[in-house]
Amino acid sequence: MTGNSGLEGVVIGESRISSIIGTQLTYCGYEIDDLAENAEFEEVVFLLWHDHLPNKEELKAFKQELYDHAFLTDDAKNFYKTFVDKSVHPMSALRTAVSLLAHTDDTAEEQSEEATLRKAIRIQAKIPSIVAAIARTRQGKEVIDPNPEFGYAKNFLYMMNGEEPTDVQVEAMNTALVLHADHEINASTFAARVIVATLSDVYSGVTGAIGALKGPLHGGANEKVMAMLEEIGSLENVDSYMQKKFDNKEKIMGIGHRVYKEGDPRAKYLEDMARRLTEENGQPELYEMSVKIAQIVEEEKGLLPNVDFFSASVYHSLGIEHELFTPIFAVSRTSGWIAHIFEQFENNRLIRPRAEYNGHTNMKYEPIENR
Ligand SMILES: CC(=O)SCCNC(=O)CCNC(=O)[C@H](O)C(C)(C)COP(=O)(O)OP(=O)(O)OC[C@H]1O[C@@H](n2cnc3c(N)ncnc32)[C@H](O)[C@@H]1OP(=O)(O)O
Ligand SMILES: O=C([O-])CC(=O)C(=O)O
Repeated sequence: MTGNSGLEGVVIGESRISSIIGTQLTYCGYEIDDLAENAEFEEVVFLLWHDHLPNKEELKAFKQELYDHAFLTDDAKNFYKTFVDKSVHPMSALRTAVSLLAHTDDTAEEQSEEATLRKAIRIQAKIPSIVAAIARTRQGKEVIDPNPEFGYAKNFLYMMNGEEPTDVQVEAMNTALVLHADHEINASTFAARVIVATLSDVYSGVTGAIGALKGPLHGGANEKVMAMLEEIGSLENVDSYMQKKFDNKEKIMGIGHRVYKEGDPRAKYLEDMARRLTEENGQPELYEMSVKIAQIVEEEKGLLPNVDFFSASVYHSLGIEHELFTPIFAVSRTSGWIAHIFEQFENNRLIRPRAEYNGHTNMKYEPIENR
C-alpha cells in the first residue's frame, strides 16, 4: 500500500485488558512493575482472562487445569517428527502444531463461552509442551512430559532442556513470561482479533497470531538481536558494525517502538536479568555489547531498546537455542491473544475497514492475443 500510515495512532476500539500511557504499562489496572516483581505467570494469565487476580483456591484449580492439559499424545509427538527438523523454523512448526490441536478437539467448532474457555485452557496448557517438543525433536532428542511438582515456567524450562532448572533460571523465565503476556493492540493481537471477529475459532485466532508474531518487526526481532550480537562478535567491533548499519540505512533489531518513544518499561527488567545471567554464565561481553549498541543508537537516532533487545541475551544465557526465542514469546503472548479473543467475542462486530482506491480507472478488457 502507498500512503501507508501503518494505522499509527489509530484507536480501533475500547479494551479492559492492557493499557499503555506514556511509559506506563498496566495489565487490568496492575502496573507491570508490580506484576514483574511479584506475580507468577499463571496468576497473570488468570488476571488477563478473568479481570481479577485469582484467590488461593482459584489459582490452585487453574494451575491444576494447566498441568492436566499439558500432555501431548504419542500421535502428536510422532507427527511432529514428520515436519520438524533443522530446516523448518520453530515458529513455522509451532504455527502448524497449534493449528493441528484443533483436529484433536471434538468441540473445536463449538462456539459457546464454555467451549471457548476450554479451548483456551487447552492451548495455553499445551503450548509450552509443544515448543519444548519442537526444540527436542529438532535436536533428535526424546520429548519430555511435564512434572507434576513444577509450575508453568519451571516445567517449560525442564521440558526444553531435560534437566531441573535452578531457581534463578525459573525466576528469569517467569519474569520474561509475565513481561511478554500482553501489550494492547500490537500486530499479532490485532491479527487474532480480526480473525475471530469473523466468528472463527480460538485455534484459528492463535494460529494467525503466531504467524504475525514471527516477523522480525514484531516478536521475531529477539532472534535477530542474537544473530546481530554473534555477527559483531566482540565489544571492539561494535562501533564499526553500527556505522555500517547506519551507512546502509539498515534497522537495528530490538530497538525502537511504534508506541513507546520514551522507552519500553519492560526493557529494564530484561536488561537487569541479562546483566546478571551473562555474568553468571561467563559471557558478560554479550551484555556489554548490547549496552554499547543501545547507547550508540540512542545517540545517533534517539531510539531506545524494546522488549526484544535484552531478552535475546537472557534466553541465550538460559541455554536456549536462538531459533526458539520467538516461540518463547508466543508461549507468553498466547495468554494475551486469548484474553483479547474473549473480549472480542463478548461484544463482536466484524472488523472490516476501507482502503482509498488509487489504482487504474476506466480500463477495458483486452483479449489475450491483443496484449
Ligand atoms: C515486541 C515487539 O514487537 S517490539 C518491536 C520489535 N521490532 C524490532 O525491534 C525491529 C526494529 N524496530 C523497528 O523496525 C521499528 O522501530 C518498529 C517497527 C518496531 C516501530 O516502528 P515505527 O515507530 O513505526 O517506525 P518506522 O519503522 O516507521 O521507522 C521510522 C523511522 O525510524 C527509523 N527506525 C525505526 N526503528 C529503527 C531501528 N530499529 N533502527 C534504525 N532505524 C530505525 C526508520 O528507519 C525510520 O527512519 P526514516 O524516517 O529516516 O525512514
Ligand atoms: O506493542 C507493540 O507494537 C509491540 C510490542 O511491544 C509487543 O507486542 O509486546
